[in-house]
This record gives sequence, C-alpha cells and structure tokens, in this order.
Amino acid sequence: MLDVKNISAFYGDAQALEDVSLSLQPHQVTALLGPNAAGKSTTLRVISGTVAAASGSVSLESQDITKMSPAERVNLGIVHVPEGRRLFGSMTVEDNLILGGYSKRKDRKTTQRLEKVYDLFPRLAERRKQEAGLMSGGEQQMCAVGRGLMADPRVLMIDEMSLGLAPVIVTQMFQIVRDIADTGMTVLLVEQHVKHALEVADFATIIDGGKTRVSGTAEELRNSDTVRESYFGS
Ligand SMILES: Nc1ncnc2c1ncn2[C@@H]1O[C@H](COP(=O)(O)OP(=O)(O)OP(=O)(O)O)[C@@H](O)[C@H]1O
Repeated sequence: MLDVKNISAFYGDAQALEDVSLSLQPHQVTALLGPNAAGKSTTLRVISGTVAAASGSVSLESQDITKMSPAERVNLGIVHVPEGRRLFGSMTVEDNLILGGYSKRKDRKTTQRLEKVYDLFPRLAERRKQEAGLMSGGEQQMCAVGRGLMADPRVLMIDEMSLGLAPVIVTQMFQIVRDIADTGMTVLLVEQHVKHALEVADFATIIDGGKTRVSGTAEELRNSDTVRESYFGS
C-alpha cells in the first residue's frame, strides 16, 4: 500500500535517517518502534512530506509521491496525527474536528464523517461544544485522532498516541485503532508503549540510530528473544 524505500533525511547538517525502508500492508496496523531519537517521528514527517527526503522514495500504491507537497499527500489520503495532539485549545471539539476535514469540504460529507467520529468516540459527542483545551489528555488525544479521521484517510499515521495517558485510556485507544484498521484503513503507529503496540499491530519495524534494524510480523517480533533483549529490555 505504502512503500518507503532507502530514505535518508537531514535537519540542517544533522542526519536523522539513513537508508530507512518500511512497507505498509493494506488494512493492517504497522507499529514503528525504537528508542528515543531513533528517527520514528522523522519517518512519519518524510511520509507526510513535512520533512523532505534527501534520497530514497515514498510511494503510495506504486505512485511515487516523494516530491509531492504535504497538501497533495493529504488529498491522496495520507494523514498524520502528530505527537502532542496540536489541537486548537480555544476552539470547540467540533470545530477542531471540522478543521480536520477542511481539504474535503467540497464533498459535503462533513456531517457523515462527524457522525462516524462520534460513533467511535462517544465521549467527543458528549463534549462537542466544549473548548478542546479544557478536556483531559485522553479526550484531547481522541479529538486529535478524530480530526485525522475527518480527512478521510487511506493511511492514518499516529505519533505517540499513548504518551502521558492513563493505562485504562491507553487500552481503549489501542482497541479503537484496531477497530479503525478493521474498517479498511491502513494504520502506522509510532509508539513507546511497545507491549501494547505489538499486541494490536499486525506488523512492526524497529528503527534505531536513524536506520531500519528489524521488520516482521508483530508475532515474530514478540517472540524474538534477540529483539526483546536488544530493544524492549526483557
Ligand atoms: N526539528 C528538528 N530539528 C533538528 N533536529 C531534529 C528535529 N526533530 C528531530 N531531530 C533530531 O532527529 C533525530 C531523530 O528524531 P525523531 O524525533 O525523529 O526521533 P524519535 O524516534 O521520534 O524520538 P522520540 O521518541 O524521542 O520522539 C534526533 O537526533 C533528533 O534530535
């Protein structure tokens, strides 16, 4: 569905990615894992086009999108829910959600998409008129994922969804991600919460030091002693 091939990327002179490759299978959840500063967020930025690839390619269903703008990629269905939620805190939940569908506003399906988001996250329906900045961390994360869904993604990328959330909310959010993939969406999850991520994911890739280290099914990675000892500390 989406192929990242031999990507390198820089911030100024500092190289953040070297030869990173990653494949997403349609309608599956892939977890992108690795230690701090491994290059996980940068990989998502290269896919969404907010950081340029210095070499390598990104393609969506065999169409090369490496040189496309972020807006063109959103129109193709690549949607990035960034780390830290980045909501408009003084706007209502509903207005934040509607903004997520901005690029699709001409297709007049905003209401249907809002209803779908509210079905997935009933908590957001209850709080639709509340200022987003006044909600709990978990509710804000639901709003950030919901806003991403409003753009009608084919590939939904979520960065550090579980960061700072209570365990019970983390479990709920992972279940919702699974449900989203089961509706036919392709999901790429960047996660520090390795155990949960490998439980919900179908595939996983580990990057470290800006390089791809291991890729396989989530089950293979869960059962690999080498992977566990090298990357997950047990
Ligand atoms: N905006 C930026 N400007 C300069 N360097 C950056 C920037 N963002 C990330 N980096 C650097 O790029 C490298 C990869 O960072 P990245 O955020 O992609 O890693 P990560 O795996 O997502 O880490 P974390 O889990 O800590 O968020 C790191 O060395 C980081 O310091």
